[in-house]
Amino acid sequence: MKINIALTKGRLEKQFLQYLKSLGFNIEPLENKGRKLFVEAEEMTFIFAKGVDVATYVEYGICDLGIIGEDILVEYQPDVFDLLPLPFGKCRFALAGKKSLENVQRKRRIATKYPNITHRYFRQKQESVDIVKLEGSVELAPILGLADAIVDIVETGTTLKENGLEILDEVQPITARLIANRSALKIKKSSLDPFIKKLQQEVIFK
Ligand SMILES: Nc1ncnc2c1ncn2[C@@H]1O[C@H](COP(=O)(O)OP(=O)(O)OP(=O)(O)O)[C@@H](O)[C@H]1O
Ligand SMILES: O=P(O)(O)OC[C@H]1O[C@H](OP(=O)(O)OP(=O)(O)O)[C@H](O)[C@@H]1O
Repeated sequence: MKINIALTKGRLEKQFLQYLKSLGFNIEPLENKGRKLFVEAEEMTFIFAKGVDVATYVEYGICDLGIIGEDILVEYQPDVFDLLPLPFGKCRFALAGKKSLENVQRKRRIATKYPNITHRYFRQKQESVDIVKLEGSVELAPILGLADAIVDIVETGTTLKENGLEILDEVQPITARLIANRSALKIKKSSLDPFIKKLQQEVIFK
């Protein structure tokens, strides 16, 4: 049976394709796909979507497998099977801002693309904060006075540095993950297992 796999467009897509190539897969049809969002390859069908939609396609069983950032899994908690970590997409969640605003004597306002993670983080710290949801360029918020700090993804730290912000606390590490539809794991076991095992071995022995 053919496998359907949903890939997160953008950074993770590129890194996953390089990873597949390093495992000896022929990724030529994917490299030359142009603006196509759906590509039929020999043993697999690939779809390309935003991370949160990858989770939806897998949860609903439209796709058997998905490549997704752990940030999406912890923020949206979709009902999928989290199979294994992959050796790319490594970054982390951090609380960041200006040191001068770290200890303000009032309720802090925190800007983020990830309100659930932020809410859980501050609940654990037993600090009550107001959360402002943004969709991107979150680093602008403390610079322009919209927020006292941010909770966002940090990889190299360049975006923080170039905008005069620093890490105030590490929240949690993130990596790309291979997820699966729960029923597909049983129904398509014989088709999925060899592919999953191939990725798994590489993760273990890397
Ligand atoms: N700077 C980064 N370094 C490494 N991985 C990152 C970084 N930013 C995001 N990621 C990971 O890559 C995934 C996809 O991020 P990407 O920025 O390509 O898409 P996005 O978050 O949907 O943003 P956009 O709305 O710009 O498309 C994220 O879910 C996260 O796991
Ligand atoms: O530590 P760095 O290597 O600088 O990477 C971190 C940046 O990358 C992501 O943003 P992205 O480029 O996805 O843009 P966005 O702000 O529109 O989400 C993230 O939200 C940070 O802004």
